[in-house]
Amino acid sequence: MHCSDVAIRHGRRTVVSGIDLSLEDGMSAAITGRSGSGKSSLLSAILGMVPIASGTIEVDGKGVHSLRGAHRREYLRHTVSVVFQHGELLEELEPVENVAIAAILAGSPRRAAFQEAEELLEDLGVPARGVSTQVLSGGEHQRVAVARALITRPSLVLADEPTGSLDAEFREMVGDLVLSIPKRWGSSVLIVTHDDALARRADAAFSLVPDHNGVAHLEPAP
Ligand SMILES: Nc1ncnc2c1ncn2[C@@H]1O[C@H](COP(=O)(O)OP(=O)(O)OP(=O)(O)O)[C@@H](O)[C@H]1O
Repeated sequence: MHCSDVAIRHGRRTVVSGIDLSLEDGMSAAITGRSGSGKSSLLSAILGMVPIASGTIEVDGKGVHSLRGAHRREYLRHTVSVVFQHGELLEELEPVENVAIAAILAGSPRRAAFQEAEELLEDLGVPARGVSTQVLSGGEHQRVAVARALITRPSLVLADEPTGSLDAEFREMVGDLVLSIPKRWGSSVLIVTHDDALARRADAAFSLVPDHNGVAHLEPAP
């Protein structure tokens, strides 16, 4: 993933500018920064959900913001996936259904999707069936979210505050899991977090720092 001289505007306000960020295959990187500095905006731009005012964002050699139609769907279903702060699971479905659904939407046959989902959940130590997603612990919940992000074997996993909703007892475990994604599953990982300890454990750590105009720039984390 390569961001080159990226600027993002919301309305007339420039939130981030001059962002150069490269994440090689199979590596992890983290971005910290105070609330409102533009971390989620940058992740959304990499996802292609937020337009960029200038610069380019390339994932797997393709310009994210020039993808249209089937190419854009392919990008969102196969190339990139997201782990959200609160997991964003469908509470009325079992864990295995929450995970398999991502593969089914990406075109996998139903049977293969469920088998793969069960294997991933077993690998991650979360019950796949017979339990409502609603009663999972915070740590289990986020592990299901990670499994759902991995089932399509994306090149890039974007993790937006993956440990932000967790108690201390689960924070380290889920942080370890997210950081282990490149070695265990081969996807690269970009984490946005307020957790400096988590950020320091990534292969590279950056901080979004606003200048005197309130426009944030990316700097190596202190
Ligand atoms: N869709 C939008 N329209 C207008 N302003 C927005 C929009 N999305 C975000 N902003 C503003 O852009 C700035 C950056 O927001 P963003 O959510 O990217 O920051 P953040 O660093 O992720 O913050 P936090 O750590 O609190 O999640 C904020 O001032 C926010 O209010």
